[in-house]
Amino acid sequence: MDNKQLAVYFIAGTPNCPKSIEQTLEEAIKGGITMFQFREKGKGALVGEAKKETALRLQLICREAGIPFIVNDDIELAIEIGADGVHIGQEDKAASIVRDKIKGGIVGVSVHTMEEFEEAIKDGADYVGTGPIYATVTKSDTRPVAGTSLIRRMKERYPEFPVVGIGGITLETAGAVMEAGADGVSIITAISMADDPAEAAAYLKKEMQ
Ligand SMILES: Nc1nc(C(F)(F)F)ncc1COP(=O)(O)OP(=O)(O)O
Ligand SMILES: [Mg+2]
Repeated sequence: MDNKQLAVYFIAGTPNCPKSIEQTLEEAIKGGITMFQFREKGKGALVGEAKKETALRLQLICREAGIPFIVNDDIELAIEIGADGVHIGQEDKAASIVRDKIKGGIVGVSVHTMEEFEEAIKDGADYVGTGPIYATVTKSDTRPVAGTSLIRRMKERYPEFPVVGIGGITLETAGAVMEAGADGVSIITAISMADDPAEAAAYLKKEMQ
């Protein structure tokens, strides 16, 4: 995959969006996000048919905008609707199994150490997300806050492999994550809870250029 696709990687589920998630995604796309991950988790998250129908609507919005539509964790849903890819964590199915199931799709893996990073590469991951870079309230079960040092080490070791930072990244701190060598930033709250998600996305896009 093209590393630039990770530049402004918006992640959201219905619990993260005060407005409708469709409206929030459309505004974020207007602002210039480069990739979207549907992460339907947390209090009040949709399940079953409702989750699938929302995923299909969001996928259509991404298709029309020409940006990749990624599903978090739910490999079966991703395959069922023909998503562009999946993102899995260390606690989810092994990347090697997902790689086989998702054939030509994009497989993203969360990594927190160089060992996990090297294993993800061996398993055929197309990109990795590493963090939490800063403290975050969006995800309660995170590893300790990592800062940007691991991104630097990962890029020193594998300069070409696509790496995106995640966790508590704001408009004020996105520049530091890019300066550390990341190909992009993954953002939930700074876009989904912004008064103007399009403006927040546009600011981040400029920061990442
Ligand atoms: N969802 C994510 N997306 C990324 C991405 F690289 F896309 F930015 N990196 C990391 C995560 C965290 O993934 P995971 O560890 O499975 O936890 P959760 O399923 O709660 O999100
Ligand atoms: Mg997961």
